[in-house]
Amino acid sequence: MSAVGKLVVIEGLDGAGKRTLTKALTDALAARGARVTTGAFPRYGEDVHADLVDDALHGRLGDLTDSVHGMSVLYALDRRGAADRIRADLDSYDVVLLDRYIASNAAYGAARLRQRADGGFVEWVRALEVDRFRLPLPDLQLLLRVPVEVAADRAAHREATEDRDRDVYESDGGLQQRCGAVYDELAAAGWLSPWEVVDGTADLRVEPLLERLLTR
Ligand SMILES: Nc1ncnc2c1ncn2[C@@H]1O[C@H](COP(=O)(O)OP(=O)(O)O)[C@@H](O)[C@H]1O
Ligand SMILES: Cc1cn([C@H]2C[C@H](O)[C@@H](COP(=O)(O)OP(=O)(O)O)O2)c(=O)[nH]c1=O
Repeated sequence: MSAVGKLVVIEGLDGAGKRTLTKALTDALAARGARVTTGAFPRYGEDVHADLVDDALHGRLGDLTDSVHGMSVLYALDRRGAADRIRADLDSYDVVLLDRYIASNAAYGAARLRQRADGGFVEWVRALEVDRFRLPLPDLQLLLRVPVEVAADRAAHREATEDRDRDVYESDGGLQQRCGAVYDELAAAGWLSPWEVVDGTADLRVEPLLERLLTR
């Protein structure tokens, strides 16, 4: 029988250090002999919906950006196109590690609408992506938690060093603040899966997380 891998998701604000943690976890898992594969959403350059998201976040899609539901449908369609691939990966890897997944849609959309995690929007995202699009549920979600100011500083630093413009969500401090609060609530409620909160301001220590990622 083929192995059934674990779907592990890293969530957090723009600039929290998700990409950095994904790399550190991948290296540590591989060093332990685990079969691990990674992915990131949106799948820019790979999926037309993700490329439309990029257009929208950089002001090239008119008033579509203003629509929270419209934006969320684009993110969700990108994931829908990846669902079969994720399922196949779960059959051949021990860990499938994703940088952002369904909870990003829930947290950013609710924050834009000034709703909380128990509001209608989060449930709308769950109904769309889980019930209707049949996306695989995560086994574990890691919330990489940093104060908004730290995330903003890191995003600004990356903008300066990597020639990468900040988009309309990243430049909205109030949105990031509210989004961080919704993430905390989603983690506390165990939305879609168990969550582990990781302190993104402390020295990154991945060892304590490995057992959680590898045992069922
Ligand atoms: N623990 C950390 N301490 C200091 N800087 C960090 C840390 N983690 C990430 N960074 C830096 O912050 C910036 C954003 O990190 P990144 O992993 O790209 O964030 P994200 O994927 O969450 O947007 C990068 O320049 C990265 O080098
Ligand atoms: C994946 C995803 C991202 N987002 C938001 C979070 C980010 O602010 C923005 C872009 O995603 P991000 O992964 O941060 O891309 P970039 O490499 O450009 O930083 O989209 C959603 O609102 N819903 C989603 O489903």
